[in-house]
Amino acid sequence: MTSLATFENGARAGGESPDVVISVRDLVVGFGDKIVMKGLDLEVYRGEVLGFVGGSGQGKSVLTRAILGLVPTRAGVIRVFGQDRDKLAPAERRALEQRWGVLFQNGALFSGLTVKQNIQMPMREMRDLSQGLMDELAMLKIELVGLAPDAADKFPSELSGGMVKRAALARALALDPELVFLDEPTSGLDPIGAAEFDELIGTLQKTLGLTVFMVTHDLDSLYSICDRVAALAEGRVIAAGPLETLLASDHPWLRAYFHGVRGGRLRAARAEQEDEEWKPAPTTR
Ligand SMILES: Nc1ncnc2c1ncn2[C@@H]1O[C@H](COP(=O)(O)OP(=O)(O)OP(=O)(O)O)[C@@H](O)[C@H]1O
Repeated sequence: MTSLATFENGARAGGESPDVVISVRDLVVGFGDKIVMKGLDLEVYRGEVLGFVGGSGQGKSVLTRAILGLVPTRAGVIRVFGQDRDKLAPAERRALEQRWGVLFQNGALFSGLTVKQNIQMPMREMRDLSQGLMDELAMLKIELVGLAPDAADKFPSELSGGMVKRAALARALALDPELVFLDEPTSGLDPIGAAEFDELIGTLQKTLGLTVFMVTHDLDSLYSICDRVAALAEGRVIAAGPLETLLASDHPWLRAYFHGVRGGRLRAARAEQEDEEWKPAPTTR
């Protein structure tokens, strides 16, 4: 994990730097009379894993889709790699979109295509490659996410939940993105599967130098792989920084989220685990 200083409310003193991969300023998004984002600010820094948390229905997916340009915004500016997609020509926008990959909730694989064909979909749309090269690249991605080679010719219905997530991650990595959006990547996985998937994300982030924007409800993921956590409530980012900073905050929503029954149990389990890990090794005579 990258070590980064604390940034309250996602704001960094001294303005935007080249290390800012995503910058969201005063964002307003609504549907009819319902305003979901009420002037939201957020920054995501190069090479970090940012965990994005918030109560159900608060707008985590809407923010992700707004950054991706999939929902209209009413006000504010979103810049990705310093570029405001609203100001880009179509060709520039396509070039920008090739710099990120997305793992949607539940994988969103095409059910009528095999794993290999799913992974090749973005290559087919965005690149002009021979079938032989696309086959080689798809097999590399399959290996990268820890799937067996025989998964390539399987259809999504023949895969376990964990395999679907890995296949969807392989597709998100198809174009070698610098930035990856993950929408609740561990939802639906059992604790072992979720821990393995967290480890995979952490390893890929480090080896490929990815910047990761991860929407999650999974407190374990926040502990194990996130450099910073941003919390969404009432249409704004109410805090952003290292998890320890958010855990120490007096904000009522943060206290309820992290110190509620489930959060409290998890923190106790973590503390116990850390104690075990730090026990001195037995001395030998
Ligand atoms: N296309 C849409 N039209 C109308 N309302 C929408 C649309 N998309 C999202 N919403 C509303 O925006 C709000 C935020 O939804 P969103 O899916 O972003 O929540 P979330 O924080 O991701 O929730 P969860 O954790 O349950 O997935 C909800 O009230 C939802 O009903």
